[in-house]
Amino acid sequence: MGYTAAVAGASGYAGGELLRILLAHPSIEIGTLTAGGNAGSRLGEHQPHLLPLADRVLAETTADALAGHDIVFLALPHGQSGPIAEQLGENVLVVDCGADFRLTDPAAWEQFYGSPHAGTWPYGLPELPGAREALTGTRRVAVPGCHVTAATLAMFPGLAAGLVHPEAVVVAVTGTSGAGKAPKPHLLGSEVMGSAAPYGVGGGHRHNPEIVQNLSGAAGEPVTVNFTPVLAPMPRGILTTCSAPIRSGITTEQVRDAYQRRISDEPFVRLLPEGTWPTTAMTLGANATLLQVTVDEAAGRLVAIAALDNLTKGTAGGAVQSANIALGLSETAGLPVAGVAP
Ligand SMILES: NC(=O)C1=CN([C@@H]2O[C@H](COP(=O)(O)OP(=O)(O)OC[C@H]3O[C@@H](n4cnc5c(N)ncnc54)[C@H](OP(=O)(O)O)[C@@H]3O)[C@@H](O)[C@H]2O)C=CC1
Ligand SMILES: CC(=O)N[C@@H](CCC(=O)OP(=O)(O)O)C(=O)O
Repeated sequence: MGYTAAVAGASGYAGGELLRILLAHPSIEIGTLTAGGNAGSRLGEHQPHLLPLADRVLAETTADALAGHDIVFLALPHGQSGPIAEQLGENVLVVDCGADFRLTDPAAWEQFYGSPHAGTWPYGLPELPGAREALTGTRRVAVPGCHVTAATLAMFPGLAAGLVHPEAVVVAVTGTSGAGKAPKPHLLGSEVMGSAAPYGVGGGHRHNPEIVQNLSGAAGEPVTVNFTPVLAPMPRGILTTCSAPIRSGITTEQVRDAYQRRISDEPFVRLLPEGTWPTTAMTLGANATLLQVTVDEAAGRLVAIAALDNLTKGTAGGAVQSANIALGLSETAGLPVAGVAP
């Protein structure tokens, strides 16, 4: 059966990646495309790489423009999704790439986003325990933050298996597209080129409570997370290094076995052969997360590293993966698993 999808925020980075994926989707046809200030212009002015859609004119982002589709993908700034979603029918599958409906704790939302909490939707990280059941048949999906997907997939198998104490340290190198297309002074070429810059240090990043939420859920007990993102001079990609104190006597072999057991049926997560470490380049354009794990015996810590493309598995690919599950389609439909190399 064929479905139609509207994309709100089609002129942005996440919207562009959604369209790149949907162009190859066997069961989804691309309908209305919307934008903010760029409404009225042609998509080709903003996404020249999306050749088949270049002449599409962007509509204003209103509930009326988005109505009449089976699926609406929202790739809008934080805070914009709630008011639009409220006006979309209950039978429409709404997949929100923004943060509005990710957190379960209203106090955490208010602390990190500074506005009233809009609510909580089924969470679009199918690899988490229980997530596929919650996504099947749902008409609302909250897609995780890109850092959150990487940190969660790197650490939750170790926590769920009880291999580590519930205290994670997470350091993530990220490309600039994670910050969106809207101009910002810290994203000027002269600031980014030739430099790596930490931000949100000391528990201040808004992905912190989302990582805590996921890892605590998997561990079955509260997990503390010290998270430091680092902006790097590359357009795409996230490389996340996580560590936590290992429980006494656990070996690298036991850790590898536990991770392999947890992800062996996952179509989009791979534990690389021992000795091969993930790089962002391996994942470009792929709906894939590549992992490697080891035990640092001298330091007494499990070390887990994840690489993904923030726009693919980190946003648009994850959104389509969850939409596939919600609609009862093959989970892998339309999703690239092979990266672009070199
Ligand atoms: N980039 C990433 O790696 C990730 C992004 N996300 C989330 O996806 C969403 C989109 O991010 P991203 O694509 O990076 O951002 P961009 O800034 O690149 O794009 C934002 C889009 O929203 C439109 N827009 C802006 N303001 C309004 C408004 N007031 N009303 C209607 N439309 C508006 C813009 O249109 P116009 O061109 O007209 O301004 C543009 O199409 C965000 O919530 C982001 O947090 C989630 C995970 C990762
Ligand atoms: C480089 C950069 O700034 N990256 C963004 C990641 C944004 C993201 O994943 O998405 P949400 O905004 O939807 O949570 C950041 O760290 O805030």
